Amino acid sequence: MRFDVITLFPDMVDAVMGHGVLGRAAEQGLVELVTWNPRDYATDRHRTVDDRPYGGGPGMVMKVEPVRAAIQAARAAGEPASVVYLTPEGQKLDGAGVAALADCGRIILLCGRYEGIDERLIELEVDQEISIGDYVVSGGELPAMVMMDAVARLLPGVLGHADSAAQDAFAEGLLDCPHYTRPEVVAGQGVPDVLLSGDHQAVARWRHREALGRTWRKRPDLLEQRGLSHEEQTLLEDYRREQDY
Ligand SMILES: NC(=O)c1ccc(NCc2ccccc2N2CCOCC2)nc1
Repeated sequence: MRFDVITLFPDMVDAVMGHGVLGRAAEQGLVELVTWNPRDYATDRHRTVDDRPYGGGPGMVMKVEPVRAAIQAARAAGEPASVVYLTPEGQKLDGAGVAALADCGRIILLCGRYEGIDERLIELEVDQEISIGDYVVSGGELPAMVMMDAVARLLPGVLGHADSAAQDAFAEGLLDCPHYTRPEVVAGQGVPDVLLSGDHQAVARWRHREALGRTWRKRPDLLEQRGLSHEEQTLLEDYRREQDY
């Protein structure tokens, strides 16, 4: 999958592909990142990409032409792609949205700075607006990096077997189960016996029960949406009994 990011801070965005899971995925050619800086497409001597807002008011607005030229250069450099604008006004990104994006062969991500981008650019070039949550950050780069990380993790081969197993609970619309590692006792606290039992079926059952119980406790709204199988109802009742709920 290829990500093209339109940004005034390419070095910032490059960092997401330099480490860990995504770093390896980029090395393996599973994910590719190309950045395009509107400042390289500004035609005036000062390479201006922003200007004062019509109607007055504080701050600056990103100009249409340099951004549009960068987008068009990106479009011309590969397969047809959807242009996604990261903005607080966008459609809220969730697991389903990430999965849909993972099916695109290529995405062009547009990162706003200053007070935002001239509305005419959005009308001319943007296919979909996406938000990573109901809060404002100083530019679209961090939301773009969050989205690229979430999407890349769903691509075949990016997560080894171990990690993809970790995806199970979340992919099933549940929170994760608790995790433990050595030493067996730390600060006087031990590890649930089932995890030391070597009984893989019992471990899987316990983990599923814990994922259900924690989802019920921390995010009951997710359970509402998801519904429970009969077996899961039983597991959740076990959990509540065991936790004295
Ligand atoms: N929730 C999100 O996905 C999200 C995305 C971007 C973003 N900021 C970039 C931005 C993009 C569009 C419009 C305004 C702005 N901002 C520019 C800086 O000033 C504040 C407004 N913030 C949060």
